[in-house]
Amino acid sequence: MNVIDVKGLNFSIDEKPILNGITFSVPQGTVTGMLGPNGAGKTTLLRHLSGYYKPDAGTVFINGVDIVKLKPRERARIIGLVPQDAVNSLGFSVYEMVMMGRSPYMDFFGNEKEEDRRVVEECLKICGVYELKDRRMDEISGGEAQRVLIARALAQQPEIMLLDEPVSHLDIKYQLDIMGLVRELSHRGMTVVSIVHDLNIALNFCDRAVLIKNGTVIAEGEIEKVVSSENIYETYGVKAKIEAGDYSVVIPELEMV
Ligand SMILES: Nc1ncnc2c1ncn2[C@@H]1O[C@H](COP(=O)(O)OP(=O)(O)OP(=O)(O)O)[C@@H](O)[C@H]1O
Repeated sequence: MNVIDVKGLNFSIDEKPILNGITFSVPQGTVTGMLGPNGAGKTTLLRHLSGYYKPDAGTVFINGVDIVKLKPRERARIIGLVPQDAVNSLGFSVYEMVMMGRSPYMDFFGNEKEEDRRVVEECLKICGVYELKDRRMDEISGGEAQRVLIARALAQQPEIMLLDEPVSHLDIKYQLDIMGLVRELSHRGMTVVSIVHDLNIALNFCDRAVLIKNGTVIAEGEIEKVVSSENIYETYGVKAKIEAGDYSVVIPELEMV
């Protein structure tokens, strides 16, 4: 079953077309990488999947319902968004950050209930940051902060998690660590869509991908089919071969002068 269906999405900013006829599907419980060069339109597309932008034409269906018909609170219970970094979070404790994820379930006054505290503790544990719960956000590392942001989105108890380049600033250990956590969430049934710049990370941690260039879909589907030599050349203009293995890698052909 497809949790997300994007059909014929067009979107312009200041009359400049940014997305042109974007169509793809995301099956339940999978990790889909959103790939493509700088300026291709990935962030703009992710913002449509979160309901932040309204398309000029076309539709984003979430479980068969047009996303623009969902109220913000309803949307927040279905879709969790993990931003690139923890800006504006510095004064908050890790616990308070994750508790923010419960706001779609709280009353007008933001009163926490026992259930909210239970969910927050569980999400802190799943994301491996329970021990850090009393630390302030500016007292933890970038990799730990990324885990906290994932825990906050998880506390919304969403069906879908959207991530905006979750590992781009992280060292190799944290990259593997965060992507391992993302995979684990998908094994628990979460549907994940993540912008990924590193094709090797995409090859090894995503089930599927949608490859975008100049606001159009070049390819979508199973990861091995999308991240191919032909598609890499067409999208990035780089000749490369794919070496499949325990950890598959994209090897660019460097033309030395
Ligand atoms: N608010 C905005 N106003 C004007 N142009 C914008 C705006 N947001 C995005 N764009 C333009 O839309 C295009 C796509 O941008 P977008 O950020 O979606 O690309 P991207 O694939 O996420 O890029 P990157 O990988 O560099 O983050 C770019 O040409 C960008 O300059």
